[in-house]
Amino acid sequence: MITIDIILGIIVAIGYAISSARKRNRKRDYSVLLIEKDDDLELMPGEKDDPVPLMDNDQDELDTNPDFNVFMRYIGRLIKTKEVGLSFDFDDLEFEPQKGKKILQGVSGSIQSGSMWAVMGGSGAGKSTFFNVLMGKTKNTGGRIKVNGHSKDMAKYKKLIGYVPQDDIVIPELTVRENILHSARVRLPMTWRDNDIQAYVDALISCIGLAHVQHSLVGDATRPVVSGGQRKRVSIGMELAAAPMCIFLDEPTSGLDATSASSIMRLLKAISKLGVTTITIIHQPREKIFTGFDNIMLLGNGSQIYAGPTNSASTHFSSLGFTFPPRANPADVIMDIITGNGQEYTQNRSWTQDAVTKLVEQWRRQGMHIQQQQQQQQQQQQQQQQQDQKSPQTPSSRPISLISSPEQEHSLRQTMKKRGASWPAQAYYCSKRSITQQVRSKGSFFFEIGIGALAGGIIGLSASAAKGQLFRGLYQPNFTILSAAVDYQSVPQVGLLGGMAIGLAASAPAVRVFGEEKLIFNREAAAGHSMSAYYVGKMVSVVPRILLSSLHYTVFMGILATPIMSWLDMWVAIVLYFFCVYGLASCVGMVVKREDGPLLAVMASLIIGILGGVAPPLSKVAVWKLEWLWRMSPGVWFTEAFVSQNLLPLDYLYILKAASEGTGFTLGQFGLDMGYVLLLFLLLFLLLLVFDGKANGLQGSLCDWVCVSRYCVFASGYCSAKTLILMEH
Ligand SMILES: Nc1ncnc2c1ncn2[C@@H]1O[C@H](COP(=O)(O)OP(=O)(O)OP(=O)(O)O)[C@@H](O)[C@H]1O
Repeated sequence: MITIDIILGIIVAIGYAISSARKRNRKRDYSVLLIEKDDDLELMPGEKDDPVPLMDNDQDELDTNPDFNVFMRYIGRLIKTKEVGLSFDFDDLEFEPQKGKKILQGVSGSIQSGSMWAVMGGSGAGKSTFFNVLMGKTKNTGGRIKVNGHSKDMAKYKKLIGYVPQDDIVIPELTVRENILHSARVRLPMTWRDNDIQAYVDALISCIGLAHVQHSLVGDATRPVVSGGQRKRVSIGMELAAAPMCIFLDEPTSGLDATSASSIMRLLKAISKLGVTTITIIHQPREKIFTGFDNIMLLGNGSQIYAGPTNSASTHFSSLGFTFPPRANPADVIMDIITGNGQEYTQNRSWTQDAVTKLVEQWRRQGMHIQQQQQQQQQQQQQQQQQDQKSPQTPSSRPISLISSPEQEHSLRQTMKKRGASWPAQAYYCSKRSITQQVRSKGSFFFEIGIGALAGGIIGLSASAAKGQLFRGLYQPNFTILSAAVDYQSVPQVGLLGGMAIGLAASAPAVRVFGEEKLIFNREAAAGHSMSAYYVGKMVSVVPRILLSSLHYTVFMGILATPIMSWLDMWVAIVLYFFCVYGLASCVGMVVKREDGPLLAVMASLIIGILGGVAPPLSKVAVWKLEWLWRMSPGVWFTEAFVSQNLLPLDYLYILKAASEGTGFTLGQFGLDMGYVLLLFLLLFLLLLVFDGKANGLQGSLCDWVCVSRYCVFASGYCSAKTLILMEH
């Protein structure tokens, strides 16, 4: 055992040294860009390799950064500027989660593809709700949403949509680059070679100003490694890495210094010029950032106060009697007005009370008229652009398409199909990422193995006094003279205690492995990751720790309790039971709050241990006609296997039929017992997918759900049939 531990330590050390050396040696190679043969990346004939224009005449380090052009060329090819992009039309949107509590109402507008929108409003104004409704994460209770002029389910477009949440949901044990690279590998078209993905990610990292910290761990709020602003940029980078056609950003500049905020906004502006629709929730932006947005949507009390061109907003509020001081930041003035604190900008006393409600009513009266004017302007612009179609297109002069044609829709579907790594590749990347996380958390890895050894040692110690003689039955006729006392309890009890100890040792780490990443998983699932690939990858990555923990448990228990079953059988049973506890704890971790997860997972594994058929004995449970319930717990199959393998070698000495009837366990079906433990693990695993699909409000990929339902029907049918047969016997 010590040898295995030493070998393990050496492997970890070598792996760490190799990965560090690789990181040091890896040179950034953009040459692949210039010789790229992939259709997605090749420049169009006649297209010049010109630098991409930025948002204004200001110069900053982004303009002089050579990686910026590299990044823009990649992303330009990815989103295919000549395609339709993503535009939204929404009319009278409403969200009313409870009767009489409208969180969003009467929100209408039109967001053209390639435009850059800001959503502003006071705290609780309904900005995030508006985002969620528009992205399809929350179902609107009223109103209509059209994508490219068609009523479609937004979930269909999730591979083309990026969402940067308000909280920085990143993996703390990975480096800045690893976080972004994983996102790119899983979400970029499957035809991309890894070299191209790496070069693209390098260019992106440079553009978002993280090159100098790219190999630093991200850390989290409790163990910060990079700064809060850098973590925010990692979160943005993870979405940009996927080259979305539309990106939603919830306060992307919070925590950033003025220069970094400005640089990020300039990058967003540049990609919006390529056709990426950009919608950003923003609080108190600097004037330069504010005026960089094409349009703004202002919300108050869940209703619309203004929607339209940014430069017309001040005209709208001026028409209502507000005056903008010459040196003031218009964004600050507007925020004051829409939160009901704009009295200092007006002489009109009527704005002192219920200002937000009055602003909403004003927009209802005038807004329709203003929006109609804007639509007419847009239509004129569209007609003008159609006339100019013969002239060469630049990214900024791409036509605005309000209603996509069938060909454009087909092309969009093709783009969506290509997006994302294949299922095995996703499972591989998830598994690889999880192994890296575990290697970086060596402490908890070895701690878990230590706990496995300790649990085995304690259970072994409790049975050591029997010196291996854990069972005494009625003697076979030849030996009847020897003794009369029977002991049907000790072996099942050791099995029961073993099951409970494994539950204690494995459930908390399992919750940590799965439950702690719930937010990450939700983010990735919303971006189109395959749920089943994620779980399979994760489960594969925990195989070494389960094997090692159970090996340590088996060895210590075997040495101290000296049961007569073979060590291999004991290890197989313990490994499978460990897997079951992991599956159960993962389910619990997914459905309960993060802080309650470990406690409830331990409790759940104790319950399945108690349902091991020892106390009350399975024979008694059968009399109550509840054996079917016990048989649904892996604990009973585990204990049965343990009892069976410890009794069968004594068949020559004891009457095992009597022991079987006394305890209620069926002997001699070790394979079937283990099969059931495995089956229950698979069922738990599938249940996890179902829970998770529901928790995310996602339908999941069709494939996931077909698999889930097929296996569930098969497994439950098989279990019921087998249980009925057992009960008949
Ligand atoms: N599903 C829901 N059920 C009940 N109330 C909700 C629900 N979703 C949001 N709310 C409430 O609606 C209001 C608006 O929430 P929302 O998160 O959209 O505001 P916000 O403008 O994004 O605020 P902040 O800027 O503080 O993030 C809040 O009072 C919130 O508590």
